[in-house]
Amino acid sequence: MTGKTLYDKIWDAHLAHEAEDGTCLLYIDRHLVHEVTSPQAFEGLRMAGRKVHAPDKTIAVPDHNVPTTEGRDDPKNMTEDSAIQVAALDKNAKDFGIHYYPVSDVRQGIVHIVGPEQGWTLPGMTVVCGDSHTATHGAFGALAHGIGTSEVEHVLATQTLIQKKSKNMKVEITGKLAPGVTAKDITLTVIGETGTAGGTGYVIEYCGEAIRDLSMEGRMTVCNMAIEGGARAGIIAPDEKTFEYCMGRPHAPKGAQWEAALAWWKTLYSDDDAHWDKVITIRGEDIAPVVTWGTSPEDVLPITAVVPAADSFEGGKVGAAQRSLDYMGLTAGTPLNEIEIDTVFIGSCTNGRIEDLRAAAEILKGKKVAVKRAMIVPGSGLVRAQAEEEGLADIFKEAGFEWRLAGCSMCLAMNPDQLAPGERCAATSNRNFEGRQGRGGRTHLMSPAMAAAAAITGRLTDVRDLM
Ligand SMILES: CC(C)[C@H](C(=O)O)[C@@H](O)C(=O)O
Ligand code: SF4
Repeated sequence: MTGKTLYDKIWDAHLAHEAEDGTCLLYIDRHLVHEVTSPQAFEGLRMAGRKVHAPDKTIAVPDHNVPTTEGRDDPKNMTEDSAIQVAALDKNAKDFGIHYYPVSDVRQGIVHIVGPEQGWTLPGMTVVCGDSHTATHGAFGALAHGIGTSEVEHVLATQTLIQKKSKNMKVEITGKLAPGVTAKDITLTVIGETGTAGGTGYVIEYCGEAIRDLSMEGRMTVCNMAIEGGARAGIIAPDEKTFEYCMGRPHAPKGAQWEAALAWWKTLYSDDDAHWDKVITIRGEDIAPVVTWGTSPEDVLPITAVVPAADSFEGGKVGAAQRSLDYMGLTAGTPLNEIEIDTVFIGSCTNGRIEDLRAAAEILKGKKVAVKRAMIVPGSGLVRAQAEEEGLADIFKEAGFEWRLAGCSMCLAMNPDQLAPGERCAATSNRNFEGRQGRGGRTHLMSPAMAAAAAITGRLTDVRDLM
């Protein structure tokens, strides 16, 4: 018998039933809920006269629609659609008795930042949310992925999910990262290499020395974008850093329960003789600070490169590249570090954690922004409070950044923080699709340090030039 991967182990531990055609019923440990994908699911329960099966394992927080400026609890400061969604979550959380962090609560924030912060996300768990970036929680050695609204209803009603097992893929990042290279550069480089469909049908386990060396924050950044590479989920084996991060969190186990949990968590790694359906290896030393130039997360290049020509691609990609270049208003051959930007957005569930803010502050200290608009949006109220305590907020404000309240903000155009048509943005989020940050807006994805560097020079910039 061959050994098991980490994914196999978590899967087996949660398998409630397997039908003959391979369709399985998985037990779900944590169900995270936000205001966009849950209203119809709760309505379904109401109509069927059902309760939430495990309200204690169900955690809700509004994040996508909420404004990030003061006075945001006033519905007048939201569009009608946004106000309806947030009000529905308020009511559903109350009616169904689930854990809830409303905008008035300092613990409110982006659902994928709040879950780990509060100790809801723990190693070996199954974690789902009606949101594709649920992959973030895989950083803890949890099997975590997005689900659709009908599945949200299914999980609310039964605490189980119907699934088919994915294949196992290993992405190994060997060696050390060079100075100026971060978790974001790792995850973008992987997608640049494998493409947005490279992970389709797989759960990716990220491993290797460069992954081990990352903090928990960095590991969350890597797993966050597994979905952009097409994977069902991304996962990283838990280790001492993971355990240390979890210990003492409000909803982490305590005392004897902690010891028992730890004993099981220590078995959560892929066996040496486990079977991998696909393996990718990248040398950490070969990874450069990168930016995206197009409208797909796979359109990644080192900052030292030039805008590619559409005909340097093959087959159907030629047309797609041309369309990207037209939308982005870019000309082939332009050095990436000469592209001028209007706006900088630092935040999102990819890069809205304290370490991301520290990395940006290190570059911004004592400098002034050279762009029209620059904003930093902490991923949660607690990240915001911590950044204020550490003096980071002062550095940002002195540099000319707006210092906002927690939410998804300019990561996607569902709230007042949006790009105007043609506006070009250096962003630390995870999607650069057409219109993602506002109709006609142009997004370049990068790390927080790179976004901070761009803010200072007013163009895409190699952060290593400022170090
Ligand atoms: C609104 C939500 C369903 C969506 C997702 O699933 O990812 C959003 O969070 C995003 O990042 O595009
Ligand atoms: S921050 Fe962006 S990617 Fe993350 S959940 Fe919000 S909208 Fe989705």
